[in-house]
Amino acid sequence: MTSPLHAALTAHRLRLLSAAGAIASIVSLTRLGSGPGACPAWLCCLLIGATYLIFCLSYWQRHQEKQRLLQATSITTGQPAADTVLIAYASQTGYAQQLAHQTAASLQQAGLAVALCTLNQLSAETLTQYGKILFVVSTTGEGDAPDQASLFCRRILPQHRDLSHLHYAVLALGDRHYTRYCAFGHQLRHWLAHQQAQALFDLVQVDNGDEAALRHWQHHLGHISGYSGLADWSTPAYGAWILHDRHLLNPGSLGQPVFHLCLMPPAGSSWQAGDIAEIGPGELPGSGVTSTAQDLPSREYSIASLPSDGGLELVVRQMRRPDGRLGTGSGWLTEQVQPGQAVALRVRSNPSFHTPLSPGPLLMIGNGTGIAGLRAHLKARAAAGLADHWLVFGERQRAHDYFFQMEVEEWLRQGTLSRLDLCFSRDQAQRRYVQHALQEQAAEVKRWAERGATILVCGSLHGMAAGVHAALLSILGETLLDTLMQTGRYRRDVY
Ligand SMILES: Cc1cc2nc3c(=O)[nH]c(=O)nc-3n(C[C@H](O)[C@H](O)[C@H](O)COP(=O)(O)O)c2cc1C
Repeated sequence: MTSPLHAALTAHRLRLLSAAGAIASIVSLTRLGSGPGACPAWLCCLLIGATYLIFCLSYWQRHQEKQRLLQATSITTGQPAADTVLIAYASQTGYAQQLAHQTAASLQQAGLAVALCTLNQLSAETLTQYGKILFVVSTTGEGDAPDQASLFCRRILPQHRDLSHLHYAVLALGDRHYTRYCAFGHQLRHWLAHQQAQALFDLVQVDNGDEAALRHWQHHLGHISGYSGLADWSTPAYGAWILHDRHLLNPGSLGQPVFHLCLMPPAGSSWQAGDIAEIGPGELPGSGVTSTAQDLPSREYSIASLPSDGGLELVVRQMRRPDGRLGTGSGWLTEQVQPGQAVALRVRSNPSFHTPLSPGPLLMIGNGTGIAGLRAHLKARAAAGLADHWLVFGERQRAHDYFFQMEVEEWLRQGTLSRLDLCFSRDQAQRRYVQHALQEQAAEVKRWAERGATILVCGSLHGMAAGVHAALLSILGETLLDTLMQTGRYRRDVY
């Protein structure tokens, strides 16, 4: 049997061969004929045929590699092989999940057996079954655990158990701008140490995707696997996305201005509803474009459109500091960069806010710029001819802050939306938010959940997300809400 390493090398060689074949085929075609120096037709056909075959073979090899990784994406119910390394992750916006998969791919490349799961899928039994677990976790909110660890925090973290058999490592993702830097990673490491688990090496902290810290983690993976030739993880480069259009969505609003931006993607770009656009901090190589956000970490925005719309659309609220100066990232996007200029951007897949494009009820809840992520989902579902969607959206005043009103009402008219609840908080004496609409419609929310609805929440973490969670908890109860979370039917993109 070929080893994974051997397979990867072969796939790489096949790709080189098929590229060489394509070049030879093009050269032979330009010389097709019967004169001196000409290439006979049979040779052209042979070259094209052979190139096609090699291309198919390399495609098949890559497919096989992906399949092998997919097989490792869930923990098996039976007793795992003694030397299987479990990679347990908890991600809020997809980065920890991506790094967990890269960790798995590296270990597989070195010939190790791996399994992957979220922290919420880890049971007390699993912790005793595996001898080696690598944790890849982010921190969200104000030092909180991501949703993918909420059940683990409630059920496992309060327990005391003997984990002296367990060797572990923690990759903690965070951002130094937050007071409680990498807090959940530290909490987890602390708990593991108290259960007598043995650290393979010190906790590795990654400040905002810091490449040096990631190389340090990869260095440790090399040690664990006993293989020094692991391929370096290449971070996808920022591309030059051209600002095509920008307009104000909320003239006259009591709140900060909110802009709708459309950026034209570089060739070959792709994304899906739920994904995130990372705006680069620095200069675009070779473009002469320097953002004023140069010294700051990258900024993240939920994508509001689909590739079939032609452009990548964002909904950005312009932020001001207490001294009146514009926020660096939002100021750059909403005022400084001009249409026709390039923005350094890359797309990050955010599987925890994806949802299958299959029939079934969907309850979408969001406020403010949170309409962005929900809009991409609604667009995808409308394009697929799906119905049975309920949107609960909140902002300040109907007259100024009803983002995408025409589109939303068209979805309602066409039947893409079967229900719409709007909560404009300042349109009446008593403040009314999306969580109040859910409480008022409690029986209906419960009916939707019981008939299989997925709940998507997008928007502000403070106020909205916590309020919506409390409302759902009181309407559905802890058991049902836990089930929804565990089965991917309660998904959030909150910031
Ligand atoms: C809403 C929000 C809150 C965050 N809170 C913290 C925090 O309290 N401490 C910290 O170190 N990092 C914090 N971060 C930074 C994330 O941990 C960091 O961006 C990480 O790479 C995200 O990984 P994920 O995509 O897997 O969730 C926060 C990020 C967001 C978007």
